[in-house]
Amino acid sequence: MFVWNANALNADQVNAIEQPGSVFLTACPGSGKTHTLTYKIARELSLLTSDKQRVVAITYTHRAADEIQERIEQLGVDTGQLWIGTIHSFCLEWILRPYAVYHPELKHGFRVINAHDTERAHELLCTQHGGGLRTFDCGHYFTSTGYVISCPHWKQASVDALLQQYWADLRSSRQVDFEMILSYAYELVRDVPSISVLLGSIFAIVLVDEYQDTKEIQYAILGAILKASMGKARAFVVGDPNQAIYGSLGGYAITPAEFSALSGVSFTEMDLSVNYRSSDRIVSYFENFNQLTSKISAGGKYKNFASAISYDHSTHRDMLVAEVVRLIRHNIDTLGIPPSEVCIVGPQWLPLAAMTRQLVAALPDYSFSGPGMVPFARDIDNFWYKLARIILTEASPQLYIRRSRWAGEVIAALDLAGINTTAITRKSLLRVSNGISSTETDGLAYLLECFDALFSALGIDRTSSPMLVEHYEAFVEGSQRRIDRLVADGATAIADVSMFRKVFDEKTGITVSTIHGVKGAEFEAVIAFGLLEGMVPHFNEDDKVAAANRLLYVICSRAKKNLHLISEAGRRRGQHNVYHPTDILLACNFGYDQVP
Ligand SMILES: Nc1ncnc2c1ncn2[C@@H]1O[C@H](COP(=O)(O)OP(=O)(O)OP(=O)(O)O)[C@@H](O)[C@H]1O
Repeated sequence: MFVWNANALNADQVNAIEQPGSVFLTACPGSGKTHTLTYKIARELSLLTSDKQRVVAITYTHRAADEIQERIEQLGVDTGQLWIGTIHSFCLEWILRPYAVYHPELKHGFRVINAHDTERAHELLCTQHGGGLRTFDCGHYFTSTGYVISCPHWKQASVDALLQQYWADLRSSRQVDFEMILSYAYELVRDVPSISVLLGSIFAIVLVDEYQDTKEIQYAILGAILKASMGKARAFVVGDPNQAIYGSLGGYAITPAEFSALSGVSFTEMDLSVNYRSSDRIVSYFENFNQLTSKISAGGKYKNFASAISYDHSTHRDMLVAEVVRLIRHNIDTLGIPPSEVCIVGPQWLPLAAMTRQLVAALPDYSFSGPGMVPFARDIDNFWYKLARIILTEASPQLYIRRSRWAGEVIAALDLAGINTTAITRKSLLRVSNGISSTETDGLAYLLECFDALFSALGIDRTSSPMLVEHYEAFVEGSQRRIDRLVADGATAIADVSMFRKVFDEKTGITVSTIHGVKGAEFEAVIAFGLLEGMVPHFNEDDKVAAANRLLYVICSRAKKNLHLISEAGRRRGQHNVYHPTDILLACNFGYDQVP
């Protein structure tokens, strides 16, 4: 059985892990939810008694799945019987692919399109429909009883008509978008009960990370599977209702009683209250935005750190970049914080992209990883994306586990495409990939050249499989579109192969991210701007105070040592107005520090 280092977990974490039944773990930021989930998975894997059983873990992002899996492997536990990934990947791999024949709209085959394809289709339909509709009006999500359109009420009828057409177009070309993955999976689980019975008999335990951002339809899918197992499959659900920031996309924190009713699982409710991440001062600050009554105490190595917490609502927008540069230099050059421990957070993609560009120019001696700076179509279901990950990364010992897993995924995808892979192993695939070189500097051209060289070295004709051809066209077209858009936005160097490689680099530079993108992450210094009413919270939110509290709670709880908040003055809102600081932030009474 898996045994851990005596000081790796505290008593509450051990209790949660050793609990033999199902657990519903609610805990504050930095209390080790992901840490505990990781050890729980390791322990469950080591307790499996049959090689047919699986431990299934649902994470919010692919990055979280990769990190947890690698951590488990570093703990010396075999992950052969672990399935870990996002709910979308789960639905694709466990429900849509194997059971497509049972669904009239899927049985003749389907292709998953990525977020960019969806956005482009929405863009086109908005132009055709007229009425001033914009792509962001098309936001919607499915529930177990229908769908919800997120735009303001007065636009809903037009968006509804647009979506009907969008879905009809997708159906006629046998395409499935991200939201439809969930609705099809739900329909299959609802209409073909034997699917849940079978899955429920294979899964020893289903673990869910970040439950507070899970949608009703996702709870319904997982609930049906757990219910069908008649108590055999257990559940381990972790999250923090205070950090629920995907409400506009349908995410919400279910209560243990509600999930019990849905899944037939009876939960032991547990919590964790020690924050291992931040100083006392940071914890006492982010508690201002705590909407629940739970008390949090700092207990990690930075507990007594003399944190600087600043709030600036006077810097004008024109001086914002200079101020952010000053704060970065203060943290890195004066305080000695490594660049990889600094994060710049902003509410929206566009101001962030502009900020990244200007920071790159102002601080040429530092490297950055920016938002949406991925120059190729990041479509995890696309074969060529899977292969690109291997080609664009170095054959270093640190990356060996990750690349080997990616190689396994590439081989599995080749199998699915009908290619005979008996002579290809993970090792041989990596060896061939490592042996390929090219002097091409254009990223996309470089990749395509490497794809050809690799396929010819493996003796496979890439045009022999319709699936590979279809994925190839989607990858090339999607990447080119993305590059064109980033170049048009001013990121002129994006097409270079070095930018392609950066996507998979270990984090070495300063992170620039949206608020939603920093979920689950931690940094010594966090600098947040754009804290303006209408952005934080978003103007579309129904309960603006609750939404602003949760966003500020997430931002502030990422910081280990220092936190700098900015509500810049003079940011234009429409033609005649300017944004004002987030109300609840301005109203927060705290003894802020001045940054020298
Ligand atoms: N028992 C422990 N002893 C020491 N450090 C710990 C312990 N548990 C967790 N940590 C550390 O605390 C930090 C936060 O852990 P983790 O990211 O798992 O928290 P979380 O609850 O998932 O946070 P969030 O909700 O903010 O994403 C990590 O650096 C982790 O290694």
